[in-house]
Amino acid sequence: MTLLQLEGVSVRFGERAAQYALDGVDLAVAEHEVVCVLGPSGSGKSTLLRVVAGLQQVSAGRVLLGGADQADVPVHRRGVGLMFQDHQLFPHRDVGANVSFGLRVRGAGRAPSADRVAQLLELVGLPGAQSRAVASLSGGEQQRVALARALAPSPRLLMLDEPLGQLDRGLRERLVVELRGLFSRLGTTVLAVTHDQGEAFALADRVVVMRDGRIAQAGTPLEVWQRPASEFVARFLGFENVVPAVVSGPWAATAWGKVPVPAGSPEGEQRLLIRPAGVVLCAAGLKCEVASRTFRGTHVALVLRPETGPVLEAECGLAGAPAVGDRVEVTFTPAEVVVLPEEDAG
Ligand SMILES: Nc1ncnc2c1ncn2[C@@H]1O[C@H](COP(=O)(O)OP(=O)(O)OP(=O)(O)O)[C@@H](O)[C@H]1O
Repeated sequence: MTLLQLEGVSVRFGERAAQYALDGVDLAVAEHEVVCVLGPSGSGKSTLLRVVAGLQQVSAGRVLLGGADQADVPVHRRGVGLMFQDHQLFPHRDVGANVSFGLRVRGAGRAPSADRVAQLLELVGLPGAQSRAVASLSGGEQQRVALARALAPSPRLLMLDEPLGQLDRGLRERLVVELRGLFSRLGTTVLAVTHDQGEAFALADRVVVMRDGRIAQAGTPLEVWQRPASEFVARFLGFENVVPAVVSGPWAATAWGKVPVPAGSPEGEQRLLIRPAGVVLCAAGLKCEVASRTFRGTHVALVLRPETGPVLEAECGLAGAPAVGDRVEVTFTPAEVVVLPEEDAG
């Protein structure tokens, strides 16, 4: 069942603003679904959250929660929980008071149950931390307290704005896995905003990529990864191997030579993406020099300077990875090649 629905939502800051911060956005979030909104700075992600929370008026369109139009529903009546980037904890109160504030503010009664606070702290991995001072907590611990506070009133929709934004990468990666487990156990419906692809892909059932106030693509992480809807999305995901191509049958003519394309690809002049995994070292193919080599844990990322055409990103296994300056030859696998739809289609 759909919990949240945005219908043609537009926001413009001032009549003369050149551009809409949100421009006719349609989006549905199902109950228990975790949706992550991704996009470059200024693409409208925070404005989208603020509109749903009721902190930002729409210029056009409707926001529905559980089928009910929220136009006249004030922030505190919407039943949404919000957790912002800077987590806004009260620095002079202890952990327990910060969490119970989340209960009190939604009218859970004057004496929020100590049991519930204990239960929430347990849930976020800080059992027994009630009397600790907020100032004594690490960044990751503060993030957990903020999460416990946001979850305290059992919101029907939890909204997170760059929830792990300020934490270091290792901690973020661990917390993402924890959050994913927690949301799935609780069946929480989540709308999160991030500009970190890795975070969005690890957390979400569905990702929504925004560009200039519009949705450039929405789909499961796998769909978006495998079939970026435009060159913009492909580049936003960090793919650099994008070139003009002329597609004819199973082949595309490119600056890198003939590249095999998946069956059924559109013909004619196109833009072509080759994911790094599709650039394979072989005995005889496009001649390249290895310009750089980066160890990535599970594989080695290579930047190759081909005889013809722009630099090429490739991946290879750890064993037998070539060194910088080595001469190699590469071929392409069609499963990792995507003929990108026209920009406008996004
Ligand atoms: N209060 C405001 N007044 C005027 N313009 C605004 C206001 N808030 C946001 N904007 C503009 O609306 C657009 C979308 O902003 P928004 O903060 O939603 O983007 P974002 O994707 O969340 O960016 P970031 O990742 O940097 O937080 C931007 O062009 C921004 O400058």
